[in-house]
Amino acid sequence: MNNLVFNEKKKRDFIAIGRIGVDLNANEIHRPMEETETFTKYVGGSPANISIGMARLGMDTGFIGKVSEDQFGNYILNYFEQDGIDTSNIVIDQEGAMTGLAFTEIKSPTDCSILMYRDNVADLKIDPQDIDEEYIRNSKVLQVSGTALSKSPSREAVFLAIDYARKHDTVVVFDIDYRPYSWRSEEETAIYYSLAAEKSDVIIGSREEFNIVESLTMPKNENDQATAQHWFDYNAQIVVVKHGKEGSTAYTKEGESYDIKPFPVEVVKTFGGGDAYASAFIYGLMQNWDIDKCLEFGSASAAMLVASHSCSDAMPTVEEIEVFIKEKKEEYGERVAST
Ligand SMILES: Nc1ncnc2c1ncn2[C@@H]1O[C@H](COP(=O)(O)OP(=O)(O)OP(=O)(O)O)[C@@H](O)[C@H]1O
Ligand SMILES: O=C(O)C[C@@H](O)[C@H](O)C(=O)CO
Repeated sequence: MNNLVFNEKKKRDFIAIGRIGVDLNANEIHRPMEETETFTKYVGGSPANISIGMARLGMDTGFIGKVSEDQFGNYILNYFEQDGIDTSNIVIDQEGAMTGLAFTEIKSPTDCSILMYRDNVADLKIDPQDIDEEYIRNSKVLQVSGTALSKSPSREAVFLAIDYARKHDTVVVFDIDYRPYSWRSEEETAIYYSLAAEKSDVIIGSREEFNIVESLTMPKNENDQATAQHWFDYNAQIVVVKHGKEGSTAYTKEGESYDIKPFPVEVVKTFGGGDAYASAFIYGLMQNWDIDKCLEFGSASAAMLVASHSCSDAMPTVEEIEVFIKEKKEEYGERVAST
């Protein structure tokens, strides 16, 4: 078991707030973008991917966000509805804002990049007046992705959503989700990320992301335990530090820590693992699993995603993750993901 308490009287399991975009993933992989000729279109945006992941895992999922009044906005809403994700709190922009595009370059299984087109993007125009207190009150979890803090009025809308969540016993999960192109400076990033992290029950991020969040409040720190303790001194109950293909560690406020290695897979692209990881890890917490089982589930889902061409489309079901883990243990032994 874990020590997080989810209010079972709430009708919805999970809502996220923030970025929904469109991924255009290169079909001609292992070559630079300049030589790419065709792309496959997927729904994208880290919090959108995490929400799709939660819905695929059978959780009652909703979303708070803003999309463009065009074919891409329609595409996103249709995709969410096909996955059973509630879209009642997704606003359609009326002022010509655009849906962000993420062009991905897959030069090799270890050398990938994302070219972001996010000028005048709708998701950062979500406004405090679009935040419904009852919608948040009725959800067990509110998941916040850090990029939504990069510009007003999205920034203020997110902090209002977090305050509603804390007022109504809704668990706040903060996925740091640092995307440099969204910010003017690391100092600005640290100010708003640390304000959000201080209010969060679960914080998930890479070592590099935590270094940025903590840069104004902690001396240069590479110590995961010190990072975890820093946030336990605020409201955090669980802190997860990810180290890419080196694995990840979860820390609990009770002083426990659990390491896990990635599952071995043939990697297609380096990104997307974090979103699958977050959805499957949060799913495990909500099943009241032990932390090590939550880590295994998250790590397995993440491995499945880095072995796939897409992010959203490839988000797996519970059964698919269970089969993946079973097959990897049969092939590599029971301790395949153990450190
Ligand atoms: N090469 C790999 N093989 C297997 N699993 C991997 C690999 N790389 C990453 N993962 C899994 O994905 C998890 C998250 O990866 P990473 O630390 O890169 O997160 P991230 O940068 O937030 O991901 P994203 O690109 O989705 O934002 C890792 O903790 C690991 O479990
Ligand atoms: O998060 C983004 O905006 C890019 C995503 O759409 C992309 O799928 C990815 O990098 C997943 O983390």
